[in-house]
Amino acid sequence: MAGETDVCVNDQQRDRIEMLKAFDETKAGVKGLIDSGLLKVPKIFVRPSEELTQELTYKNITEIQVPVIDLSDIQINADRRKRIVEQVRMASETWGFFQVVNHGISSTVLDAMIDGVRKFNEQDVEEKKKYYTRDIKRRVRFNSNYDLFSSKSANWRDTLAISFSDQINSEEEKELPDSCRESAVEYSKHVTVLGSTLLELLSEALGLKPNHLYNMECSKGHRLGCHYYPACPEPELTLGATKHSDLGFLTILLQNEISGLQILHQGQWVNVEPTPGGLVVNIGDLLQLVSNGKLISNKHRVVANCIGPRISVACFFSGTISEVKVYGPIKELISEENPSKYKEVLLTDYIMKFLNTGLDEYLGLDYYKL
Ligand SMILES: O=C(O)CCC(=O)C(=O)O
Ligand SMILES: [Fe+2]
Repeated sequence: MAGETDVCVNDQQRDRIEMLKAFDETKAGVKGLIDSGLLKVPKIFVRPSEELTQELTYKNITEIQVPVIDLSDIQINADRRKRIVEQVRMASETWGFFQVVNHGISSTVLDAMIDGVRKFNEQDVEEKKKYYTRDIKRRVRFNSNYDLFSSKSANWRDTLAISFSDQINSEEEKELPDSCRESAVEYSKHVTVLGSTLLELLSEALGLKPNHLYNMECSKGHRLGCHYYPACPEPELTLGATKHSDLGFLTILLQNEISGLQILHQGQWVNVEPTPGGLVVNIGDLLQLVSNGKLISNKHRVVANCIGPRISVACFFSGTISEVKVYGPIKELISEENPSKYKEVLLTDYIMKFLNTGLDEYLGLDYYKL
C-alpha cells in the first residue's frame, strides 16, 4: 500500500493488511476510483456475505419520503416560524432527517459546489496526488476510504475532506485545490449561516432559547466531506457508504441528481430522493446526546449505482477538537421523570474513538449510554 507505513497495526488487522497489499492501491487510492479503470469490484470492496444475504430481506420502499420543510419567511413571520419549528421537531424526533427548501442558498452556489467537486475528481491524477493523505491534522485530505485499515469492506467512493475554521483567512484558502477553492469557500460561508438558523430552530424545538445550541458551540468550525461515487460495475456487491450515523451535532447534505442515500426507518431502507434546490439535514449523535435522546441520529447509507458519478457534499458541524470541551445532556432537559440517558464525553476522546474505529464497527452512542 503506497504511503501507508504510518498506520499502527494490531494482530487482528494483519490478515486484512495482507489483502490490502495484494490490491494495488496506486490504482484506487492515490489516483482515486475514477481513474482505476476497474471493470470488476475488487475483493476488498465486496460486502461480507451475511450482509449480502440480509439485503435480500429488505423491501424497496418508494411510497414514503422524509419530510420536506419550506424555510421561507422564517425571520419575518412569527406564526410561520412556530409552525416550522413544529415541523422540525416532528421530523427530528421521528426520522432524524428532513429536507429543506427555500433555505437561502442560491442554486448558483449549490451548482458551483457540485461542479467544483466534479472538477477536482476529474482532473489530472498528478494534481489530485498533491492532496492524498490520511493525516487528520491536514486541513485538506483526499483519499478513498478514511477507514480503509479498520473496516471489513471498503466503500465505492473517493472523498475530499476540507476542514474550515469559523473565520477562514486567505492563508487557509490557499491550501484548497484550485478546482474547487472558490466554490467551496462560497458554499462554506452560506452553509454556516444555514447551520446557525437550523440550530436556532432545533433549540426552539427543544423548548430552549433560540441561541442555546449555538452558544454551546455546536456549529463552531465545520468540515466538508466532498464525496464522489463513480459508476460501479457491480453495484449489488458493494456500498457507496456503509450504514452509519453521523458523529457530530448536525449535517447538511448537498447531493446531485443521482440518488443513492437511504435512511433506516422502521426497519426498512427508505430512499432520500434529491429535491431540486433542496438540502438534506440530519441530526448527529452529539445532538442526540445533548438532547438526552429527544432528537434522533438515524442510521443511513449510500448504495452503489451503475450510473454516475453521484456527487454529494456533507457539511459536518461536529464542534472543534478541544482538550477541554465536554458535552453531556443539557440540564434543562433533565428531570426526575426524565433522567440523563448518556454520560458526558470529552470531545477529543469522542472524535478520536470514531476516527480509530472502522465505520462498520463503530457503535455510536452505545458507548456512552448510562
Ligand atoms: O453521500 C451521501 O449522500 C451521504 C454521505 C454521508 O452519509 C456522510 O458523509 O456521512
Ligand atoms: Fe452520514
